[in-house]
Amino acid sequence: MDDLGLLALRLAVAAIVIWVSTLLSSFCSKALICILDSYKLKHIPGPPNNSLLLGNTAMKSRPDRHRLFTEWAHEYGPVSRRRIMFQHFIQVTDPAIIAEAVRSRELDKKPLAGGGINNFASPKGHYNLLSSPSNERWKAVSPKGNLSLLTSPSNKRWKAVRKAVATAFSTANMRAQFPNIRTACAQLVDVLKTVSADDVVDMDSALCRESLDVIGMVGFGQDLGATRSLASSDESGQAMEATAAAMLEADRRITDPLRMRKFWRKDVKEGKAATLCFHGVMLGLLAGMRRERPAETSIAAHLLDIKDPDTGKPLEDARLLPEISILFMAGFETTGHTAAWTLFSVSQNPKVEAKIVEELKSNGLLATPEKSSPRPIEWDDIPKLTYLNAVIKESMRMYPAGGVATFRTPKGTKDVVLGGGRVVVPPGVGLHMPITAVHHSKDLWEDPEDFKPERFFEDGAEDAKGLDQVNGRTPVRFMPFSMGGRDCVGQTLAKLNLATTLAQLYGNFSFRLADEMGGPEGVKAAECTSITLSCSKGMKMHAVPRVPS
Ligand code: HEM
Repeated sequence: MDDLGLLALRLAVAAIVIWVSTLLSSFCSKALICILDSYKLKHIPGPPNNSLLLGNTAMKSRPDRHRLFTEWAHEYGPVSRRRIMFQHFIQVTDPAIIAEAVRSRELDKKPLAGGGINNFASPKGHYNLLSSPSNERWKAVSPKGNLSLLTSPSNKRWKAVRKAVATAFSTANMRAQFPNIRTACAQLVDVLKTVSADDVVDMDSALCRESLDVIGMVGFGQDLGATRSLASSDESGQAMEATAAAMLEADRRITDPLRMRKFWRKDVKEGKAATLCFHGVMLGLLAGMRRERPAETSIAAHLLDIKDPDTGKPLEDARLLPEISILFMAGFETTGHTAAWTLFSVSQNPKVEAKIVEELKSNGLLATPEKSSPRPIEWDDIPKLTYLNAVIKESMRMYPAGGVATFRTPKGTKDVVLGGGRVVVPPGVGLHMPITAVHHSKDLWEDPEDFKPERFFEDGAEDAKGLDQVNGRTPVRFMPFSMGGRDCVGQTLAKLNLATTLAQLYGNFSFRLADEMGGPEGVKAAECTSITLSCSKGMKMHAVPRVPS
């Protein structure tokens, strides 16, 4: 070997040594912090580790992990702990501590799922409304899913985006956009009218499509055609396929942080392609917004008016894209699955369906032999449908689509004390407040596994009774949209869409669970938490017309 070769070899060996020692020192410092945290949290009960190194990491791949959090709450109480590799979590299901935590200025949203979510939302992997912490400079996520140093103060931008989007979802804007919601729902009714009662329809997929179209129309003034493509297999359906496939890929990246490194695998390549296709659909929407200014009441108009706090100029395309994408991601499956869980729950409770029918009939919204198409639903009808609204609440209690949210972590370097010392969260430790476990708590709800919409007619039905007030408010036990400054910004649209869609569906059809679902046991066994809670078999049903044609 000549001198040059020898030098190259030495340099290569030195690079490897530096790389390995950097890895080792990072591993050792993480392990040390983890051991210290273990010591600090040792008094908190929790499930035994599945393995010394990995802790309880195995739970991440369990599709029923929402149920697991509930079981842990029953077994270890309202405050428990677990470890995912080097990361400790404190699980809290006590409503008073949750109420304090979600409003605490010392805690911030934990950017847990950053890589998967951020790379789903844009090719540059920028933070967005859902994934960004509110108050802190944090680390930005590079396109490859690696953590790299922060490039801009995302906190200021988060505040500007949240304010604009919250205004877009105001009641006044939703009222102005109501005809669009009704049109998207009516498209679904029309599609179902073309199907025979003997045919099986995946109502979960159909309702996700409808929710996607609602966001497209209400938010961006564009019909993405996801619902229509159920009837005609035209290309417009690609919006739905692209969004669903990209979300699946995001979930896979969240559960497997090393996924992006497995570039040789076919499913990883397909996932990347799906994400690219989704970005293409979103870029198409963005181009449309730039070409022609959408209605002032739309989300798009509000996004275009945001001034970047760093530059004082409107947000660039690279910053708008993740915000647009995240609205679809956060809004379409959550709403679609919730509607599908409602159809399932009602199909198992004929008395509940009879009461919905009665309510729709008394409001002129039911198909009858005399009038086979009921009158179109109006904005003023929504608050009158009190029973249907209680049914929707009860299905969100039993099947909260975002049921594995909410996470926080100390934003500073000091321990955060909650509940008068009942919980002490050390810096770096995650505080997890799983909504499903709160909604299924035997301490908070009578017969939590029974579907009883009537419970929402009781006085203070949403309150956690018997608990002391926190900051002058009674803590709540019903929180499908989370709480505090990081609650669901799109909940007005979600509630409106659910009530409008379900009223129009039940006004025209009754829904029966298809045999292939294996009855309620089959549905329960297939409950699946990926980013949202759904049934892994879809929700195959027969749509039986109220008035046979
Ligand atoms: C039934 C339907 C829905 C449910 C159950 C739901 C639930 C939730 C929950 C639990 C969170 C908190 C997540 C967390 O803590 O990480 C959240 C946040 C969010 N939701 Fe929804 N959501 C629904 C519909 C929608 C819709 C229709 C949109 C918009 C089109 C939307 C947009 C968002 C956004 C942008 C956030 C992040 C807000 C922030 O962090 O500031 N959601 N949602």
